[in-house]
Amino acid sequence: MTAVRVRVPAKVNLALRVGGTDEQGYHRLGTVFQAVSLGDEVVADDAPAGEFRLVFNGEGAGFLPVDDTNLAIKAAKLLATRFGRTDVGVSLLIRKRIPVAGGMAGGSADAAAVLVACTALWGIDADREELHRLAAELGADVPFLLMGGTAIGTGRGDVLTPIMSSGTFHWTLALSHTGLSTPAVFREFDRLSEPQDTEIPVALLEALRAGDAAAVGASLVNDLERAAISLQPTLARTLELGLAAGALGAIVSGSGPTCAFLAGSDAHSHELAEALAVFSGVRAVRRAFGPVPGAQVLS
Ligand SMILES: C[C@@](CO)(OP(=O)(O)O)[C@H](O)COP(=O)(O)OP(=O)(O)OC[C@H]1O[C@@H](n2ccc(N)nc2=O)[C@H](O)[C@@H]1O
Ligand SMILES: Nc1ncnc2c1ncn2[C@@H]1O[C@H](COP(=O)(O)OP(=O)(O)O)[C@@H](O)[C@H]1O
Repeated sequence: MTAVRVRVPAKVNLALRVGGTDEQGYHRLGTVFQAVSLGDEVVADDAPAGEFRLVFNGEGAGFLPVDDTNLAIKAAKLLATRFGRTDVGVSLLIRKRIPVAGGMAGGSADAAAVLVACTALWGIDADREELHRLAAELGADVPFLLMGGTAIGTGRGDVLTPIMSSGTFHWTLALSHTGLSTPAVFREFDRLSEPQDTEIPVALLEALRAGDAAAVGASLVNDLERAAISLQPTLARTLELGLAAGALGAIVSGSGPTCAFLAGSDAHSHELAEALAVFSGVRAVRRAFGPVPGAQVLS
């Protein structure tokens, strides 16, 4: 079989409401995910049976683990084990653009892409539901990166319902110099706040359906934002700068520290990028649009 190439998006949480914890310490969530065009690419090629290799280029190359602790290797091994395929191996190349530990679900995206790539490479007959189950075992965000588009996530964020969204939304993303650990941000949330009700603002759902970017911008909400800012105080300044430059809305993406700014057009997202790039608290700026599809085979 020739190599399989898969593209996978990152995500932004347009709403992230955080409730109490379940028996395993996971928080109940009410979230609205949007898949965005800043994505990774995974190339999966044959390797001898039992060999699982991984190489990165781009974001994180050189410091991300490439052993069994990497979610991409975990995904390949889980798929092989669950389908009883002791005859397979894989050589993975990940071209990484999603910031590492940035609140955009980069590791989860790679895991979703590997599930899709290895299913094709190994000729496994798995339907979307079986892949969704494996994805949820790998992490709360992984199922959404398989699905893409725009969806409400409940439970741990892994129970998904696709929702209507019209038009294209333009984003400017401000990346931080250092990442934030998701468990650390949830712990800080627990320290600072009472669990919230996990209801998603109706105004956000209506604005998405209407494709009204200004109304979407006004209804963005993230219950983890205060905790992320507490751990990385410069984020408050980054958010202020984007709003002062005319962003329709500004939010920390998921557990952070990437800040997402909603623009009115592609040209507007360029202007926001220029305004944010000069701030020393910002390592780099990226532009993206959404919604886009989930993990997809390209060749
Ligand atoms: C916060 C969110 C918002 O979409 O994403 P990020 O912004 O980190 O990408 C997600 O809930 C993150 O999902 P994901 O990164 O897949 O989390 P997992 O690997 O399953 O869990 C990592 C850790 O985060 C905490 N966790 C995660 C999900 C959840 N609903 N409650 C939690 O308390 C737990 O401490 C868990 O051990
Ligand atoms: N394929 C991967 N890409 C990125 N990070 C990974 C990957 N596999 C494991 N990780 C680990 O997961 C942690 C969280 O990374 P990531 O998924 O990028 O962030 P977030 O959960 O904030 O969206 C990183 O610190 C990294 O060590």
